[in-house]
Amino acid sequence: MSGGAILTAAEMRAAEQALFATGIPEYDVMVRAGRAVAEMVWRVGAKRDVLVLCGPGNNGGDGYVIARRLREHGVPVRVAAMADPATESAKRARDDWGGPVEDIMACAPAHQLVDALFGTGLTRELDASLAGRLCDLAKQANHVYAVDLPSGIATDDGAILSPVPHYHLCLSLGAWKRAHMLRPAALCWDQMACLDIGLDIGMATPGAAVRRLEKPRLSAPADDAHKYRRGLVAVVAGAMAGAAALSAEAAARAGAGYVRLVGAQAIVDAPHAIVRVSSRDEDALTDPRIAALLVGPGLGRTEAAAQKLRAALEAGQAMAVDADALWHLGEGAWPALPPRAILTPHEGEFVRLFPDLAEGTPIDRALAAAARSGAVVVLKGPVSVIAAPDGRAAIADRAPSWLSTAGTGDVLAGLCAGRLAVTGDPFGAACEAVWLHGEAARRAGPAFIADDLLHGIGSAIKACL
Ligand SMILES: NC(=O)C1=CN([C@@H]2O[C@H](COP(=O)(O)OP(=O)(O)OC[C@H]3O[C@@H](n4cnc5c(N)ncnc54)[C@H](OP(=O)(O)O)[C@@H]3O)[C@@H](O)[C@H]2O)[C@@H](O)CC1
Ligand SMILES: Nc1ncnc2c1ncn2[C@@H]1O[C@H](COP(=O)(O)OP(=O)(O)O)[C@@H](O)[C@H]1O
Ligand SMILES: [K+]
Repeated sequence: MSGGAILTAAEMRAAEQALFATGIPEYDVMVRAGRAVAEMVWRVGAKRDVLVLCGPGNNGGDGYVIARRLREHGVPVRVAAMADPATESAKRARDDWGGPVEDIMACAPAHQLVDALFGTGLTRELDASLAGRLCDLAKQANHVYAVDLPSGIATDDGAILSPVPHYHLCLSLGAWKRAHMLRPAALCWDQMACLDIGLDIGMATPGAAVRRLEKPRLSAPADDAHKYRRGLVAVVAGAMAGAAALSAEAAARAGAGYVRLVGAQAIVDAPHAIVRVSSRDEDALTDPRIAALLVGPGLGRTEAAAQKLRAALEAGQAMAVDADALWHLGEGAWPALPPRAILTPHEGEFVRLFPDLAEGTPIDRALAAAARSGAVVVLKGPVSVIAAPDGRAAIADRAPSWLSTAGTGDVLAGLCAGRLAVTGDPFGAACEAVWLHGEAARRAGPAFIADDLLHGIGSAIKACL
């Protein structure tokens, strides 16, 4: 199975070729794909009538297989094509269908519509008349399915090349494609699923290092744990004390054994469990027991804030760097980041830090930034990308849009620092943090504020134990 890998069109073709090289004929894979889609259509729509739209390539070939399978289930099904099949497998699939093939521009609509016009082989926008016809037929259907991808979507960057209708279900074949994760494509359907067609995508498969973020497996503290072993986090406080307090509490709730707020005398409303220490304490940042530093939330953009960032970097500890600290790093010369660092920029902070990486997909941009900085980069947004310098990336595409409220980034930064202190692994920690953040948001329900997220972290962790 794909194990959550997210491939480009070329990577998908290579994975399919590897399967064919094991002796499995292309047509057999097409039959697996078509049957898997047909089972879903049958499960969702039962015996309501279906119109399958077939294109000239193997996506169209899948369509003929789908129609044949639905017919075997006793579903009233018709096929309409825009052109004759152009590949051997698609020709064979049409022959095996053997039923009538209507003209797409003249066919009647149906209760259910299956779009098997184009998949990963789409190279350009659809003719306006064909795109319009697809949208019309979809409007008249109650259930609309996309086979692999909606026809009109660019596989590798999720761009909409020509008008596409709204789909109820998008059924990816064999592995996720990048368009399944990226906006605007991923807003074109209500639900999506990835169907098994027998591809075995191991970590050696090109592209397999980019995966969909999955629920992490966490463990309870060891039997002999104590507060230092569980991880001491020092959060550098600055001008806006509330932001650091949010982060500190998130770090503690993420599992760190001990959280100190450094230089935060002004904070009166952080939990009593968070220990305030003075920034004048000699080892406030260099205490060897510190497992992770966090610098940035509420730090401020003054010279004094810059000095705090400098001191934190000079301490050489594993650290998470967020918000104003990222702003400072955007100009001037700074001590090197420590070997285990997590940067958590939103789009604006990212572009300031990496001005030449303003174009492209968030996946490629975050990977390039991680490779250059040597840090794990969490490029935050409606879809967040966690990228490691070694080329691994995890895509978080399911976070609730209610997260778009002030302070949620501070909570995420605290979660990153907390998990980093617990595990010592920046990529794993960032993945865990982003997952827990999204899960806490789901548990907080609608219209929460950042503070409410803190109370969802415990139950989000419980779900991962
Ligand atoms: N490989 C496999 O074993 C398996 C693949 N599978 C399935 O195959 C799909 C990929 O198949 P594919 O590579 O044949 O590409 P596909 O998306 O059908 O379209 C290519 C055709 O469309 C044409 N064309 C392109 N853009 C166009 C446009 N705007 N307007 C008009 N024409 C356009 C292009 O011709 P061109 O003019 O570009 O030369 C070509 O004829 C994949 O998504 C999955 O569903 C599964 O069956 C599992 C096994
Ligand atoms: N529309 C959205 N859908 C899902 N998540 C979002 C959306 N907008 C923002 N987020 C998430 O909310 C957090 C906001 O962080 P950030 O922009 O740093 O906010 P702040 O600085 O106010 O704390 C990030 O984790 C981001 O991924
Ligand atoms: K399609």
